[in-house]
Amino acid sequence: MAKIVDGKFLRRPLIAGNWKMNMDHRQGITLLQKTVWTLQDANFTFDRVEVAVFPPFTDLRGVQTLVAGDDLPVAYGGQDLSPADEGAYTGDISGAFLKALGCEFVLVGHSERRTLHGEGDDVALAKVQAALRHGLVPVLCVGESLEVRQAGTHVAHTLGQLSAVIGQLDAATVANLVVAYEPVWAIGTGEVAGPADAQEMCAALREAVRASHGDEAAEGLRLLYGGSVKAANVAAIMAEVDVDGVLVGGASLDAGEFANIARFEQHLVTDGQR
Ligand SMILES: O=C[C@H](O)COP(=O)(O)O
Repeated sequence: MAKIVDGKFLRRPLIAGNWKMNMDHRQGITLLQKTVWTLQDANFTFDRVEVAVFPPFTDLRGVQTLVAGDDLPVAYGGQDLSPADEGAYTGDISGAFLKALGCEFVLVGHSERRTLHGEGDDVALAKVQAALRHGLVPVLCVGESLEVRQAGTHVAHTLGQLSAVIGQLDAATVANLVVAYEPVWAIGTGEVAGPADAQEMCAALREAVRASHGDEAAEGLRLLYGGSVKAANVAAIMAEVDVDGVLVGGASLDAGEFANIARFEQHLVTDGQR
């Protein structure tokens, strides 16, 4: 199925910037202001393409104040949350707290959580369920390591990460989910999976959802690609029919570069890809 019909995207593209452990609360405000001003100066159509940022927890109150005070057309979310709602969990952050700060989204199961903190699919499921309890949209991150890619089992591996979570969710919930495919070997390395690699996996993820949860879930679910995305490669990635957005790490720390990524349609026209 085409992703643009009568000039409109069937699923609103999501351009998401994950700042990771960068930008203190002052730097974060400046970065967000510059990013939005750059887009507004370029007459960016925020209602056509959704822009979201994932700052460190300590920035969220400032981001909330800026976004609400200046009525900025951007969404934001946490980079992680606790599976629990409240209590004796030193250092953890409840989904309820994120919701109270105006977060719309929360990342779950990012590969850096999986590798650096030993979080498996069971933890990802518990965190997705916690996010849903608090009215947050989980952005579930899945993807394979270099070893798995070299063994040729990347599709089965990644579908396994997906089904471990969505197997416990109903179709209406899955239709509103965001899933980010991030091959670990392409994160922060400068290596970017080719557009065909991104499409192969996103198509496999969508068809797996169709098989388990039906057409409505498969057609509603937004699938992102993440891994060394830049303004120079985003157009080719976004031209793929099953890729609904990108999750950007390093390049989201530069306001001009991230704004140019969000303006991927401009590059599609320029590059003659539409
Ligand atoms: O969350 C973002 C991904 O880990 C990609 O990071 P990157 O764009 O720096 O490769």
